[in-house]
Amino acid sequence: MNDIKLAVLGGEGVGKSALIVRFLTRRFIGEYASSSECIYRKRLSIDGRQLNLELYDPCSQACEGKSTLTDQIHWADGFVVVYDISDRSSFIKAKAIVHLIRELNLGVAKRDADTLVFLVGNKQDLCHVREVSREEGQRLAAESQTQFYELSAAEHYQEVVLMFSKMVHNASLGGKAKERRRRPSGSKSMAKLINNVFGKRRKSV
Ligand SMILES: Nc1nc2c(ncn2[C@@H]2O[C@H](COP(=O)(O)OP(=O)(O)OP(=O)(O)O)[C@@H](O)[C@H]2O)c(=O)[nH]1
Repeated sequence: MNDIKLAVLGGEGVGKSALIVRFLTRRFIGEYASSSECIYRKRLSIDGRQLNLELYDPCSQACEGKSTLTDQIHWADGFVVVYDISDRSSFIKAKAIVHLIRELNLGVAKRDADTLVFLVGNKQDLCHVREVSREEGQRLAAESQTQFYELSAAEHYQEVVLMFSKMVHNASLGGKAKERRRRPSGSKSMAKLINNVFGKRRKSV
């Protein structure tokens, strides 16, 4: 059975956990804690093949045993790099992450590299306070040869599922050329996911 490892990266509070939880559980849960990094696991069937999906959700705050961005990039087969369309600084951070992925994955075949990094502008429902235009997102995606999505974890369940499904599909075709390096610590089974989310320390919206 294939293992697919995806890292959801981006600045603080851009909605990484919200996107992952939306994809895995269909729910949008407004409050998350970010005091630990974790890997969510799910078994999927794609094109008749069984896959083990691992989704890495980093910890934005300093936490014990925290992996570095470089570790996370080496670990993953595919990347969903998220920014918040209502927060320009998160776009700058996303740009830096995309560039670092490119730098560290220089050896990866171009065809794979193009399909294994998605740039995602989240919180599209906040377009009345938008700080990053859709065109800027599209331009960065074109410059860095990534695929671009603008969506809302809060309001666009179908789009979130489509985006992750496409990435899983691409990663399943991308082969396993990447050398496995350090694995980010901590893992959670799907059965524990909802409890963990509800049990997390509350954060202001
Ligand atoms: N309006 C709106 N709020 C969202 C959306 N996605 C996430 N949020 C909110 O943004 C805040 C941060 O979401 P998280 O999912 O914790 O973001 P994160 O990137 O995992 O956060 P850190 O782990 O702290 O970096 C929460 O209050 C969410 O409810 C969205 O699509 N629209």
